[in-house]
Amino acid sequence: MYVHTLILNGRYPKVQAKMQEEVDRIVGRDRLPCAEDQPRLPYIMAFLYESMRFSSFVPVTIPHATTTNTFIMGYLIPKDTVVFINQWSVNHDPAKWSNPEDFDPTRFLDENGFINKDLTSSVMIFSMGKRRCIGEELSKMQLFLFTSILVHQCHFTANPNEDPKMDFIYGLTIKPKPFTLNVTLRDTMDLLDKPTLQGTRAERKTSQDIIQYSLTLGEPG
Ligand code: HEM
Repeated sequence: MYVHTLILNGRYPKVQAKMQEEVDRIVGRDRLPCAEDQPRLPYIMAFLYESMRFSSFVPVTIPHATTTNTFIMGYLIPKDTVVFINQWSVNHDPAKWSNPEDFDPTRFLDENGFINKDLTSSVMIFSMGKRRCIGEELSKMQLFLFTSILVHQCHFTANPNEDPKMDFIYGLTIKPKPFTLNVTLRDTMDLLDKPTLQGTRAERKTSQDIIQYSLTLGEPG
């Protein structure tokens, strides 16, 4: 999921610019974003929900089986049938989502810029029912911190020499094939160098060491 959010950052510069504007305005440049900032950064949350919907990187859930004959909406699912949810299809259903193939975080924001919780709860990536993922809230918080700190500190650009139409490896998860991303620091590394972070200063790189990175991410085919 982290790799998908990085690709989308590089591929949609206007979206990235809006996230940077929001985090700079709400958090400021004197400290890093933290968990308590989440309710005040709706555009970043909208970006994350749209990244989960758009990528649907867990396209189908773990298979389960019926233990009795079961009826769903009038259809008989006989005992011992293997069933799983096609999450990708739920997230790209044109009856639910307008222009489902467009990447547009604003679909999750109302006219006042607040998150539309009815719509965010329609994104299906953690499955549903008794066996749904127990890591949902933890994952969302990790994704929020990962994204908000990265856009606060860095700027991502896609490699113009690479085909913007991404290639993926399809399996239990959808993984991007290798791609490169240019990363530049937006500022000094003073906030990241603060001793509250793990590791000694000697182990970490400083602004003198890192000015620009070119990252190669994704799975070899
Ligand atoms: C974005 C990240 C994640 C996604 C998209 C995700 C998605 C899923 C999905 C689709 C299932 C299958 C549910 C089913 O059987 O129908 C699942 C199960 C599960 N996930 Fe996650 N997961 C994520 C992160 C995590 C994390 C961080 C943890 C642990 C802290 C976790 C723990 C589990 C466990 C224990 C199950 C099995 C639940 C059960 O069978 O009762 N997941 N997850």
